[in-house]
Amino acid sequence: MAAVDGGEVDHLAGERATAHFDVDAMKVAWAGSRHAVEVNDRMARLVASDPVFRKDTRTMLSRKELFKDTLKKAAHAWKRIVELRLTEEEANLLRLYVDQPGYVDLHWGMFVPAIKGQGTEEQQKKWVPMAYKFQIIGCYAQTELGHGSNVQGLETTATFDPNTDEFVVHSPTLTSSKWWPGGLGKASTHAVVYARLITQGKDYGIHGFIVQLRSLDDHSPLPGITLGDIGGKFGSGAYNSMDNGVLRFDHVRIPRDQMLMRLSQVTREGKYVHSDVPKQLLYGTMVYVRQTIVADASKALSRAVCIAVRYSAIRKQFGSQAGGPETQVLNYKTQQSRLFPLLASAYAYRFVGEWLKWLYTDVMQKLEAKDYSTLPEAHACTAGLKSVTTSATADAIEECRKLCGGHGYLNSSGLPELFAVYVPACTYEGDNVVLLLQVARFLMKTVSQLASGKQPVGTTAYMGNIQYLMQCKSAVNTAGDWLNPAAIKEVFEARALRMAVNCAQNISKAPSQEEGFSELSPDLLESAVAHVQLIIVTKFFEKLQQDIIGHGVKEQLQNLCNIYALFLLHKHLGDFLSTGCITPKQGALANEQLGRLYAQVRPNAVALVDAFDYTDHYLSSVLGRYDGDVYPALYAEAWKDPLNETVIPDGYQEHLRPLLKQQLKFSRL
Ligand SMILES: CCCCCCCCCCCCCCCC(=O)SCCNC(=O)CCNC(=O)[C@H](O)C(C)(C)COP(=O)(O)OP(=O)(O)OC[C@H]1O[C@@H](n2cnc3c(N)ncnc32)[C@H](O)[C@@H]1OP(=O)(O)O
Ligand SMILES: Cc1cc2nc3c(=O)[nH]c(=O)nc-3n(C[C@H](O)[C@H](O)[C@H](O)COP(=O)(O)OP(=O)(O)OC[C@H]3O[C@@H](n4cnc5c(N)ncnc54)[C@H](O)[C@@H]3O)c2cc1C
Repeated sequence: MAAVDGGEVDHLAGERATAHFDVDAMKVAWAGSRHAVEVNDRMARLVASDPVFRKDTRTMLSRKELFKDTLKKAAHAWKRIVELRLTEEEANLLRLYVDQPGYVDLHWGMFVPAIKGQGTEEQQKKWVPMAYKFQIIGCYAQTELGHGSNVQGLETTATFDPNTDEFVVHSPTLTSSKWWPGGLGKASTHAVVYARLITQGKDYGIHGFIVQLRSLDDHSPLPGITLGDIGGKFGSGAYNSMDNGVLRFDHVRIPRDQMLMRLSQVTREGKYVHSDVPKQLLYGTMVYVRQTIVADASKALSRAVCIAVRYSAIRKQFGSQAGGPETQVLNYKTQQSRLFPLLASAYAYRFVGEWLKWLYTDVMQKLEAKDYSTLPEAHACTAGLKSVTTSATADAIEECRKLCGGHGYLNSSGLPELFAVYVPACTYEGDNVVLLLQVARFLMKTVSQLASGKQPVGTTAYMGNIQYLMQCKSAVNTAGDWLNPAAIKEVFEARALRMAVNCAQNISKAPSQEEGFSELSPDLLESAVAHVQLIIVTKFFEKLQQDIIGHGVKEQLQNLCNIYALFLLHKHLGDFLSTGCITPKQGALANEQLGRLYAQVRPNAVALVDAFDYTDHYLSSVLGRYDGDVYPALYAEAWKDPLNETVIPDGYQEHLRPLLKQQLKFSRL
């Protein structure tokens, strides 16, 4: 550890030398394949080397300047994508590394998927090519001023007029104004609008419609349409690059064929026809996006952790007795116990995100073959994982800020902006509490079906083992026993099942199922979290069963997996004890084992964040620099602040000088 205790600006080189594994092989494990490493690296460097994509002064821009800068970057990114003939995979990565939220996120992330998922083949043929060439820009206009979570409560209407073969889209109340859609405020020309379909005097509930909002000639709003931006949001810079918008319709007419008609249709005569697919497919775009948000969670978390680990290896405080070297803060056990579980979580979310992508693809293939049986599980998994990973990531970014002490609070650390950009992920695409209640509903249904002998499958298959899991007792005897995956899995399964069964039993005592569910909802949330954490732990173990190549890589991942699981066990000890899954002694042994695991991670910590393979441009943090040369960078960054453009500040003559020169004295002085 001599190099670790160095003190030179190349300190991180010493840290890298202590790693016990092949970092390049870990990059492959993290990215998913050698090809993924290569293409990520190429796109990240392409962005980093292009001056248009600079973002070091972003937090100093006014809202208007920031928005214009976002338009410039989006247009430039598109130009590069076309010039270089990038593939879809490369283009997506290029946009990711540009790292500035903007209308393109919603255009590619929701507008195009909504048309692909809910439009007929004919509609896709008409609209998708225009969207792919950016001849139109689209957004996803679902949420209204009065309702976001309760989608069935939306008020915008689309009333069919058989005389003209058109729908009349209208906002009947103030609360029916569309409110929040990203890209709507200033950029979009079109939207997929969710509205109540009314035909032949009957309200058929929410359906999607493609509506043109702005002229393709001069970008002015079309007749009957009022729209704009909803105003500044949390944090400087950050998500303010996005034009979240407001939109009202005053009897706007659209052709009948702009209703997205894959799931249900309205005929020329105005007859409503629903095909034999489940109604829930209307929510398909949300399932798709939630799945991508889980992958984003590992990105955001790994960024924050990379910054905090590198800086903690550079930062020194205390410990210099008799003039000796001070201690790197990364060597403090408290720093390790706060930071290493977050490092482990970043890997855990990466792998569960990979699995969720697979699940989503599998479900889509089944849907194509008209097999809808896995849809409820896809909904529960995407909703639950979106909720758990985004909540934990938002908390973790803030924890990383604190782990960086005072300097973490500077914009130049990159952490305040990352937090401000990331934290709405707990709300958008489904409030995290509302989504966990969906998971709980799925769990209660699964538990109630156990009595009828129906064998649960997929991520609830463990519930089929109810006889054993309701009464088993953990056999852990020593701290080392907690390294056995079977021991960990058993207690996580028992905890999740017992919590779900407890809830189901308590609900059954209520006057009605609905009342019981409402009364028990705080417990149901915890039960849902336990189930989702089990999924994450299980998928990490399954990842370890795969062919993992490279010196020492598997061992590091095993340590991280154990840290992730035992950290959760420690954090939720109350659950494990109150359900009788473990004894207090076993809980203490888990904590003891955690401490040992942290010690094993310590010499590998910097290399483990290097394996994320982030450029300094993407990290945009003086604290997280690859070379660890933090102090000169911090110092230089301060002088870039507009406040330092002049030695004497604006306002001195009007407000400071008169104050300092004042003749008036308080009478009592
Ligand atoms: C470093 C990186 C940083 C990155 C950082 C920058 C990124 C930059 C890009 C950001 C991009 C942001 C983009 C935000 C974009 C929006 O936020 S778009 C708006 C999203 N809105 C929502 O998510 C609303 C949330 N609400 C809902 O999803 C639903 O309405 C609810 C809560 C599920 C309730 O649905 P409901 O139909 O009223 O009620 P419910 O009776 O509960 O459900 C009926 C049945 O449908 C089922 N069901 C419900 N939902 C579904 C579903 N989705 N699928 C299948 N079945 C379902 C239920 O399970 C139930 O089934 P059964 O039990 O009857 O069998
Ligand atoms: C940055 C950002 C971008 C967005 N982008 C888009 C977009 O592009 N398109 C779009 O259509 N929308 C967008 N949205 C809207 C977003 O999807 C909604 O804000 C989100 O779904 C939450 O709905 P809400 O605002 O109605 O919250 P509410 O439901 O009003 O939540 C308020 C509180 O009530 C609680 N609550 C609500 N219902 C229940 C319940 N049944 N049980 C218990 N507690 C409950 C919630 O937990 C929360 O604490 C965006 C939002 C943000 C913040």
